[in-house]
Amino acid sequence: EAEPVNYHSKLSEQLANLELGIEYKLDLKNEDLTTLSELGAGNGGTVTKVLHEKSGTVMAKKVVFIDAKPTVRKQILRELQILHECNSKYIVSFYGAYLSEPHICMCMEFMDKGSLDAIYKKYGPIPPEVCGKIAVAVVHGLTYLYDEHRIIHRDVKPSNILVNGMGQIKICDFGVSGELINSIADTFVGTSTYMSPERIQGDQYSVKSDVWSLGVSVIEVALGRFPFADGEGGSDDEDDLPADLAGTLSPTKPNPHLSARLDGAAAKDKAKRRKSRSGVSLEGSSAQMSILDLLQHIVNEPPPKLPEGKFPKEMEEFVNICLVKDPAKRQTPKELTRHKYVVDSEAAKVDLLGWVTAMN
Ligand SMILES: COC(=O)c1c[nH]c2ncccc12
Ligand code: NA
Repeated sequence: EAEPVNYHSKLSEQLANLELGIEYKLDLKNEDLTTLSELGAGNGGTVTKVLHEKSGTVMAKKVVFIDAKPTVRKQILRELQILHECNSKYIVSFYGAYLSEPHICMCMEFMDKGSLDAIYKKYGPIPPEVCGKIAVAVVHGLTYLYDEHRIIHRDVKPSNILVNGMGQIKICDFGVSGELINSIADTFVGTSTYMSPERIQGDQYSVKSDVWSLGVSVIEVALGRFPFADGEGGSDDEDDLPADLAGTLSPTKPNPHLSARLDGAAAKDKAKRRKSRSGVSLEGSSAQMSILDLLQHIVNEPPPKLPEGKFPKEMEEFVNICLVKDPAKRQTPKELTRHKYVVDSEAAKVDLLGWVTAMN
């Protein structure tokens, strides 16, 4: 029978490799991972905190259910291996992925202070100087992903920007696998959307679409609320975009069905505005904008911006550049690495450790 594996020697060999800086890959599987706690659920999967016994590494494990043929899951697993090459201080590290039919499991660096949306919902708006460090991390992370790997994130939002106890800010959950993007694209968009106008309209979108999402995200964490919603976050289910419509939000040709729905929402929006101008209370108007109103608003209304004079000038300007509606006129992440707000924030001495330590 096979020689029993001496884990001690395996571990010390791996540690030796680590010291030598030699890349080594853990062959991850369910039986080696002990579940410690739930971390959250969202965009197509659930995330749990796990311990990889053999290496003593605490990890975040994301489990995604892929409703497709096993061949598609195997293709996704192959494409996820690219994550081993995505090495940047602004990108959550990847330890490996494996199949646990019919699920795909992805093990990543555990970020013990969690995501920006959980942080601002618990501790309130994030200080402007910390927002500067967030802009630095996301702009450089997006630039790295695009320049080194031609990867467009596709899902920049506060819940995908994570913080750890060392005050490091990193991005995660980017679209590295084409097959995974296709299989998830048919799920719900959810209630708040960070999608750029061009993406909502099914136009060709680019890395600049991530810049729009960053702008929305910075306003959200700076104000402590999603910038478009006039009510609380989260709308009732029937407002969620049905899967067939959400599917068109992936970069396919514009779907007349969606634009018809958007035009309908625009008409409703105008009617609402007319009635409210006449002072008549809007009977039956839900406080929470429905997802279709939201999509139509993003496409047809001026972009959101920070309230004048309450934030540093260059922060206001940075956000306004991110939220230029015409992608042709919007800057790329790389161009934004040279923006004054990013350059100054990178140099600024911000006590991120103090900020995260204050969070219990
Ligand atoms: C999609 O990846 C994640 O959600 C996470 C990756 N690392 C984490 N650490 C803490 C919480 C969530 C995560
Ligand atoms: Na996520």
